[in-house]
Amino acid sequence: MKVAVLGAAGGIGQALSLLLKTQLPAGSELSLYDVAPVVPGVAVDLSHIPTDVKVTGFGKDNLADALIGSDIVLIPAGVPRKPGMDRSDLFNINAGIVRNLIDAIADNCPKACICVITNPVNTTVAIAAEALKAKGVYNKNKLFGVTTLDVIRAETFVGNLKGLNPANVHVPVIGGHSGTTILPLLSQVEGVEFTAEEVASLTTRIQNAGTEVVEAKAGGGSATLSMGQAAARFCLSLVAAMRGDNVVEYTYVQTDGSDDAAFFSHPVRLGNNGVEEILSYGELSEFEQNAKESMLAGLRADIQLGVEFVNGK
Ligand SMILES: NC(=O)c1ccc[n+]([C@@H]2O[C@H](COP(=O)([O-])OP(=O)(O)OC[C@H]3O[C@@H](n4cnc5c(N)ncnc54)[C@H](O)[C@@H]3O)[C@@H](O)[C@H]2O)c1
Ligand SMILES: O=C(O)C[C@H](O)C(=O)O
Repeated sequence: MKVAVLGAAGGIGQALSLLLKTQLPAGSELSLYDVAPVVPGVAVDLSHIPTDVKVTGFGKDNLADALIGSDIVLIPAGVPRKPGMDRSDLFNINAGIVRNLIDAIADNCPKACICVITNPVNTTVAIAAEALKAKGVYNKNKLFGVTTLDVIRAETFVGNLKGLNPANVHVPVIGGHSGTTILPLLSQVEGVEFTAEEVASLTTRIQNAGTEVVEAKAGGGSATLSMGQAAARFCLSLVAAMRGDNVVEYTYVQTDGSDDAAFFSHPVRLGNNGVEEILSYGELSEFEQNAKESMLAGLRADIQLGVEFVNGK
């Protein structure tokens, strides 16, 4: 198993690479790429941890070498938010970064599963899909927007509110990854009752949790450690599924024939070839149904922006 992390010297990239160095199966390879000159040093640093995972760093002129032979490529490359910004304000810089990295993936490891972390995820995943189509190598089953952070936050906040161990709480989160497009399905949390006020305030907190971190970091960036954990969980689930385990994760994928949006986070059964089956997210409460209806136009517009970025208007 070869896993490449693009943007590996950044806040997410370093946390994620550390978790993968310690948790990937023995015999795996971890390929770290970044335009920042520190990346070979990050790789040497990690290589001193005694696990059977080989780590190699690649600088800005060696993207092809970083990618060749990769089974999974994780993309946390790009700029993070500062207070007062929305994720969509990152589009101007991050759209081009994602496009270029995807072009290189298409040229060097077109069969890899691609996990996009770079914001705005609602749009960058659509950019990735269109860029792969333009190269003639798009496989909708192998492209994922990583929305696992919304799930782990929801589990933490519900656990804390109800006095439960968050590790034992499961909260579905569907939709996209920004503001009201993030839709936690609190009506489906097993064994827990919420008042209407709790549902409203928890939903808002989960939707604004990224901003909570951005404001707390006061100009120093956005979530990196919790995102590193979330991305590692998603990547390790994909690795387990590729080795035959039955694994379901919520992730932002192309949804053919859906009435929702062309990309939408669903429960997805993962397998050897990426998406094995997109599962139904089940019945929604009236509150969730209304929240979904009101956010769909915004999510579709975010996706359209990505389509037009690659193909023109
Ligand atoms: N999907 C999510 O849930 C989620 C959560 C948190 C952050 N994010 C997003 O992840 C991205 C990265 O966040 P961060 O905090 O790690 O930022 P960061 O600034 O700490 O790190 C980004 C890294 O990307 C590198 N980079 C920039 N351009 C590159 C390129 N063309 N090729 C390779 N590397 C490149 C930089 O050198 C840097 O090391 C941001 O867009 C952020 O909004 C997404
Ligand atoms: O909020 C951000 O800008 C980063 C990330 O999308 C998050 O949810 O923490």
